[in-house]
Amino acid sequence: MGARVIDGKAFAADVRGRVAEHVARLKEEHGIVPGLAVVLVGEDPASQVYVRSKGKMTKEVGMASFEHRLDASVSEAELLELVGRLNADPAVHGILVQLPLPKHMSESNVITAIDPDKDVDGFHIFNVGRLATGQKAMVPCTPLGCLMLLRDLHGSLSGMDAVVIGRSNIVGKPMAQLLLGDSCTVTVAHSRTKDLADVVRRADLVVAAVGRAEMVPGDWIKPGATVIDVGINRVERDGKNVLVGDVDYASCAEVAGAITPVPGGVGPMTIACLLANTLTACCRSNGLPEPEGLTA
Ligand SMILES: NC(=O)C1=CN([C@@H]2O[C@H](COP(=O)(O)OP(=O)(O)OC[C@H]3O[C@@H](n4cnc5c(N)ncnc54)[C@H](OP(=O)(O)O)[C@@H]3O)[C@@H](O)[C@H]2O)C=CC1
Ligand SMILES: Nc1nc(=O)c2c([nH]1)NC[C@@H]1CN(c3ccc(C(=O)N[C@@H](CCC(=O)O)C(=O)O)cc3)C=[N+]21
Repeated sequence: MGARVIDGKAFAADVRGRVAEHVARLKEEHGIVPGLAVVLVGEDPASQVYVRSKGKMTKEVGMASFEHRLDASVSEAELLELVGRLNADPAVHGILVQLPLPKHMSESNVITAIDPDKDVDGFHIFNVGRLATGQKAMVPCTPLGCLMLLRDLHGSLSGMDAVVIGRSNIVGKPMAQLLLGDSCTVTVAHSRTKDLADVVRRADLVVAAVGRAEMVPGDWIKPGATVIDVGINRVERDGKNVLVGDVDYASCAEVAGAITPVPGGVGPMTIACLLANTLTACCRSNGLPEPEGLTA
């Protein structure tokens, strides 16, 4: 028996549909249009693809999209000045500064400059602290997308053994916080973990966010476990450039109960959750009820 394939692309389209309905209602009943500003510094081609697709989907759900492209040589002070203007702009409810930033800038300085209530990435230390203490936060889009897929599949996650591989601030750590919030027993593994295979074999839920192509083989997976593959790795296969995840899909799909593919799994959920977060930020800033089922 092969694993059930979790269709993140279809689920993301459903999320965007629910966002679009809520946006239409905001417009009709309150004359409010949620706005998302995306800031891209430099010319990284992969980042440009994401920014373009974010802009397109933002407009598709009826939101206003503001794109700011800055030269890679821009100073940190100039970027901070732009962030200040977006913070003050009432038409902007969400601000995303695409990472990584050029090396001459401090990412933490830039993220800290964003109004935490407009921080739709959930990277500001206020939101990190709010999430960690169980307060209303803006939650990072990729882990939020993974959580939505897991809740949809399992209903309650209470009591499940979850292993998150990776401890980055943007994926691993917030993912662990969210799973803890849903009452999983959470283990966070990383590059210094001893006997990673044994750790992963205990898991009912495996979230792989490592950045190493096809690192997790099927014989690490407990039969029937759910595998969420966050990895986006570009590799050459038969002379072609293809995307693969952090798990070895073919062998894991033989053992797992359910698995996300790459592409078409977590990636599309990230963008859908960015739009959901922008809607949530807009509702909160206007004192209106939040969308249901689109927050943690
Ligand atoms: N689908 C999506 O929307 C998104 C996908 N991604 C993808 O997710 C992946 C992870 O991203 P990100 O969290 O930013 O990556 P980082 O490089 O910031 O973090 C990687 C983590 O993996 C750990 N790690 C590295 N090697 C090993 C190993 N051999 N065994 C166990 N753990 C290891 C590192 O450990 P240590 O801390 O000890 O160094 C680190 O904690 C990437 O492929 C990225 O492209 C990222 C964001 C969004
Ligand atoms: N401030 C900030 N916030 C981010 O959320 C952020 C960022 N910076 N920097 C880069 C990473 C990466 N990221 C992805 C989003 C969507 C897909 C996605 O939709 N992937 C498609 C495939 C796309 C393709 O074919 O290239 C899929 O998996 O099906 C992937 C990766 C967001 N990131």
